[in-house]
Amino acid sequence: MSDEEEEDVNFKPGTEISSTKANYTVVRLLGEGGFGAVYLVQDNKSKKQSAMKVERKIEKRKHSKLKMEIAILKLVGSGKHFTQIVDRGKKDKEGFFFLVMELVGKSLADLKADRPDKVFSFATGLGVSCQCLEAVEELHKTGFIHRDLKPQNYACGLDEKRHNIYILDFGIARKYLNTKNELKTPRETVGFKGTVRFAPIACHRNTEMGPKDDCESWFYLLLDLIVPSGLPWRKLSDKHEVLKEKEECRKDKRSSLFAGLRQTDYLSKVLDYIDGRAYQDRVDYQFIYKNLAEACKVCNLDIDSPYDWELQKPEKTSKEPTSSKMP
Ligand SMILES: Nc1ncnc2c1ncn2[C@@H]1O[C@H](COP(=O)(O)OP(=O)(O)OP(=O)(O)O)[C@@H](O)[C@H]1O
Repeated sequence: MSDEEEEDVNFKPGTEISSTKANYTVVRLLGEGGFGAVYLVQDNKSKKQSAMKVERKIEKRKHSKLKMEIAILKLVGSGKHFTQIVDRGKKDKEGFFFLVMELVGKSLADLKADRPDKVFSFATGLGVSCQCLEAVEELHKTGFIHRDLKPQNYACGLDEKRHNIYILDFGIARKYLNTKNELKTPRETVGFKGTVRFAPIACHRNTEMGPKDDCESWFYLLLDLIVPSGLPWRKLSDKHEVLKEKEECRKDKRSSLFAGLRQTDYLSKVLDYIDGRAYQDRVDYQFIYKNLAEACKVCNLDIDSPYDWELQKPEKTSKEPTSSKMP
């Protein structure tokens, strides 16, 4: 554990935090990340609950993840896949920054873990993935790439927003367009960033990443949501071994990517499309959405049908009782 992680803020339930706008009480910890923690908080006056992301202020830290998140959330405005900013502030004396944002539900990783066989049904997996890509498309329009797409970084909404998917955590996002909206000149070599399991091949090779590399990570996320046996490299942790496996999956081991899925043509086409893009290429997101919708259609499934977690008793009432029967 680094010094920075040891210095993380640690609020007990009942802790009060005030901003210029409101006073909040910590209800409980929602989760912890590398640079801080996220708490469920309640506005003392309105009683409205929100999520508060807190980051310890450290002078030697070059890039504040929280500042990056706030900058991006402001840029995307009221996009339906982004949490709204409720409040933000800093506590100089106590030494931390905070962002209060719209509260969302469980992450896709947790929702998937709740499933009896640990994968989503085909229609849910593809429907959810479409929304995940819509979020990425919106982000790319602002000139940023995410660089850490994975099921943990997406969540469903609460109550009437349960069908809506939110993208979370822009801590390692990077600008790929300059102030003139032109593509930045790629750097000669780039350090590894992100999560080994979902990292695109360009990241393993220490080359500059662009929009198509987010799409590659997104594709691994899609497979992770629906392939019963998971990604072929899920048991590997060594970056070099994972890269080797990802490369093999473009050659002889391609079928292992889609293990257990009957309908793979459209998904395969999407992977070929993404692999065919280069750093400087634009992504045709519509092409990808169309292919995912087709993949569902040929299986007589509706990509817009209620998601697995929206159904009261998924095991008994779902049209797709178990994902072992999925296409
Ligand atoms: N708006 C929100 N509503 C509810 N839960 C949230 C919200 N934002 C984040 N969380 C939860 O808090 C936890 C940590 O969030 P997040 O990944 O954004 O933090 P992080 O410190 O940037 O993490 P990491 O270092 O792993 O990238 C996750 O479990 C996430 O689901």
